[in-house]
Amino acid sequence: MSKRPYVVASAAVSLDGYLDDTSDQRLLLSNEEDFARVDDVRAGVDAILVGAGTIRTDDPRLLVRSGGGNPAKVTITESGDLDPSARFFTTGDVDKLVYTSAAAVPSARARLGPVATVVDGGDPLDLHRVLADLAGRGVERLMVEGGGAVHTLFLTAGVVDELHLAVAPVFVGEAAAPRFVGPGRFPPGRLQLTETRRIGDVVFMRYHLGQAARDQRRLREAIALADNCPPSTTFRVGAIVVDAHDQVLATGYSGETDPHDHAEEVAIAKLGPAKPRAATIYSSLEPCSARSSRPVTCTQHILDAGIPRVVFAWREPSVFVDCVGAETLRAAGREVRELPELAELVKETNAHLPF
Ligand SMILES: NC(=O)C1=CN([C@@H]2O[C@H](COP(=O)(O)OP(=O)(O)OC[C@H]3O[C@@H](n4cnc5c(N)ncnc54)[C@H](OP(=O)(O)O)[C@@H]3O)[C@@H](O)[C@H]2O)C=CC1
Ligand SMILES: Nc1c(N[C@@H]2O[C@H](COP(=O)(O)O)[C@@H](O)[C@H]2O)[nH]c(=O)[nH]c1=O
Repeated sequence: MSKRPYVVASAAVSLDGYLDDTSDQRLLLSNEEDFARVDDVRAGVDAILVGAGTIRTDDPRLLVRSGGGNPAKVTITESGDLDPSARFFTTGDVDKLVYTSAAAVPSARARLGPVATVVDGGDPLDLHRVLADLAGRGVERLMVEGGGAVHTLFLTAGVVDELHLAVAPVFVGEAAAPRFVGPGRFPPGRLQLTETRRIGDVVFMRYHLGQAARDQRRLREAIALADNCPPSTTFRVGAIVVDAHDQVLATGYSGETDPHDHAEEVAIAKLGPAKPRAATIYSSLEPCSARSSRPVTCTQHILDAGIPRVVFAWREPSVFVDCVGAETLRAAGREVRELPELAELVKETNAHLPF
């Protein structure tokens, strides 16, 4: 499967599941504080995508209001029928990418060529091709802000990693108003709810889907494993190795059998000579790349074991050494995912260290 960005889908909905009403005015479902939250999410991504329908209806700017750098702007359109004077194109000194179906490329280039890069998205437009193209342009995190057709497309294609929903305390009650999603074959089963937050009169909900949900769950387990570590003057770390089907192959924690043990080293040793293809190692801390306790670093153990995927929560702070585990693994072609939102949990287990 080709590489794609990590996708965060974000929407504000009414109590009855609408994104907007049918009036000419854009319906503000978020409150000020919630718009600030959305702004933070925008600031943390490489690109924001909305459908052509949202550009025509809302005329959004899609900029980060709090200042700093703006992400690129992206849209998809089957027709290519977009107005070059829309604020999507006229605001923000950032790349504007328009993905359209092959047949519409010439007319879209003629209309939008001066204000955007028009990209052939296939015939008909192929979402996986669009996402692979974005990844090729350096987009690692993509925020999808709607509208309903686009949320339906992304969710039914199974390419959403996180879903952010803000529920506003209003009813819309108009059958012709746009819904959050239309009918379709959505990811089966229950999504993993990873956060709920009251934001004034709005309720914010965050879900993880698919591999992102499994990563959240396993990394939390690895973090909890570190509670077993004996008292220590160094890092207390937990690690879990799973196979391609998310079955646990081995676990480890710092000091499990000897005070010098590192968590990843213990877990990998339990694998024996087997080189599990398509395995993932979860570690609460970035794998070490320099150590004084033993000659082989955990980064090297991971490379030697042929583990292709590494997920960790906390970048090693420079308490003992300057760690370059993540960079080294990436440079060696391993997939490395960092979930910094779980780092606070790891810090709690390591409160004995002066970081
Ligand atoms: N509350 C909230 O958080 C948000 C609310 N909204 C609201 O949502 C509404 C707009 O939603 P909606 O009308 O569903 O429009 P969308 O923004 O979802 O855009 C739909 C358009 O995207 C293009 N498109 C969709 N699927 C494909 C595909 N497979 N291939 C190529 N192009 C595709 C088409 O463009 P084309 O027609 O050019 O071919 C289609 O008409 C507005 O009322 C807006 O206010 C929007 C975002 C967030
Ligand atoms: N109405 C609404 C949202 N609408 C989204 O915000 C876009 C407007 O962006 P900008 O012009 O940059 O502020 C709009 O086109 C749509 O994608 N988002 C939310 O979180 N909450 C809301 O209530």
